[in-house]
Amino acid sequence: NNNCYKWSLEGRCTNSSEDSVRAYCPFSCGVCMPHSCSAEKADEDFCNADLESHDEEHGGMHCSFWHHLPTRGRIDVYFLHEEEVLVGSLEPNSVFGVKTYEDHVFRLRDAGSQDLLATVRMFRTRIVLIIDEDFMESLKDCVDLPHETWQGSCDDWAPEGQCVPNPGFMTVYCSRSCYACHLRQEETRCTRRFLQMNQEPALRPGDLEQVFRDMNERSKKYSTAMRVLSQSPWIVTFDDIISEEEMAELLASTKVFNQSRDQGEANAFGMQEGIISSKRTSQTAWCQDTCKELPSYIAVINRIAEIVQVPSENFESMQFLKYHVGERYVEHHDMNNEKDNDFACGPRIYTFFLYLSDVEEGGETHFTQLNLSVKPRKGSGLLWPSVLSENPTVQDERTMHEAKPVLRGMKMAANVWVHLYDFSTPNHWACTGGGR
Ligand SMILES: O=C(O)CCC(=O)C(=O)O
Ligand SMILES: [Fe+2]
Repeated sequence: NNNCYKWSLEGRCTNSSEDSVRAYCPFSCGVCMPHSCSAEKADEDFCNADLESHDEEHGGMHCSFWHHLPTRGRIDVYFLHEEEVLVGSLEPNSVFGVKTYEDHVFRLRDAGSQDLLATVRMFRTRIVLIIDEDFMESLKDCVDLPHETWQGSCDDWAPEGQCVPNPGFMTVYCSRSCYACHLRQEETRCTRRFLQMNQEPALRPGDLEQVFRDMNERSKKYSTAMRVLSQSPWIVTFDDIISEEEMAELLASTKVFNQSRDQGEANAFGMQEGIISSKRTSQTAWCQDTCKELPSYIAVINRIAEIVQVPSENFESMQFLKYHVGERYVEHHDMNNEKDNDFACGPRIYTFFLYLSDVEEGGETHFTQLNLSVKPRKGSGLLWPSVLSENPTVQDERTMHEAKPVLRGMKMAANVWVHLYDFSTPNHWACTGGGR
């Protein structure tokens, strides 16, 4: 609707009695993420604010891809307010700064032909976009990346529409095909602001202590017994926290186990590849797709969420583990290091470990600094924190642990890792390292 921009300036997007303005004008009302529409894409749904660009299923609007600027010549920058006002020119390799606020819209035109190259809308209060060398650099030399472990092709996947429902992988590997070159850099794509995460941390200083103190009461309806193995740091077990039927359903859904991997080096855009590691000789399977829709999965996750008092958005997907005789995981910590605080999801704050089998001999979870070993018992859970109560961004070094080699029998288990902030949103955007 041609009036959208005008209506948005009149404040009608936020007028609660005028829901239709937001519905018809998602772009002008800032429901969409920042994006632009190059001239050649101007007819696409997401460039035209209308109901068709409204994608309920994925939690709102998806208009999140800026387009690769198809020129390297001088670009004129116009501020768009009723009329276009020229505010500056961007010479190749020059720096041009423009201070801008929420709802400002700019047009970028080729200085010679005056062809429209891009329309850029600012969102959120006081975002300052500096169109400078770094910005232009991020658009330059942008190609789709080869990806060894992936059989598909950007040429097929982008036209099929994968850029929108699968923005993380597609932005990193198919940035050119998805017109997402400016989002390749982790510093741009992975901030809480860009991801529209304004979530509070799950723990404030001191909360962790209280969470464990009240835990017995909360767990009663799910577990036949909570046992406190240590209070400093807190380490507790729960008997019969998961039922036979639930274990059977979960394990039946995960037939394909692979050699366990550790996180390798991240590529230039923040995506890590898993590497086979001698530290971890077990097999791993992630609960994905249909597994995550299973009633038992949902029930177990909600149960853990209530016990630890953290919303399930903060959880990684359940990771199943299988250890044969001789297999183990050497001493490590589940929070990698202080750098985990730089991720939008923050560090892992808890591990809720589920034993899905008994083990005839060996296979204990051993807290190496505490001289404490936990014997696997089918259906039970083991919970420990990775961070300090007084400062939930700091690793609690006392919860270093290892999985002792299985000596007889087989060990089946599962990790549920809980983060300080929402994990699902940044994970969707390939902002959690990718190899986890
Ligand atoms: O298998 C175990 O007992 C512990 C596994 C573990 O520490 C992990 O997967 O991070
Ligand atoms: Fe661990």
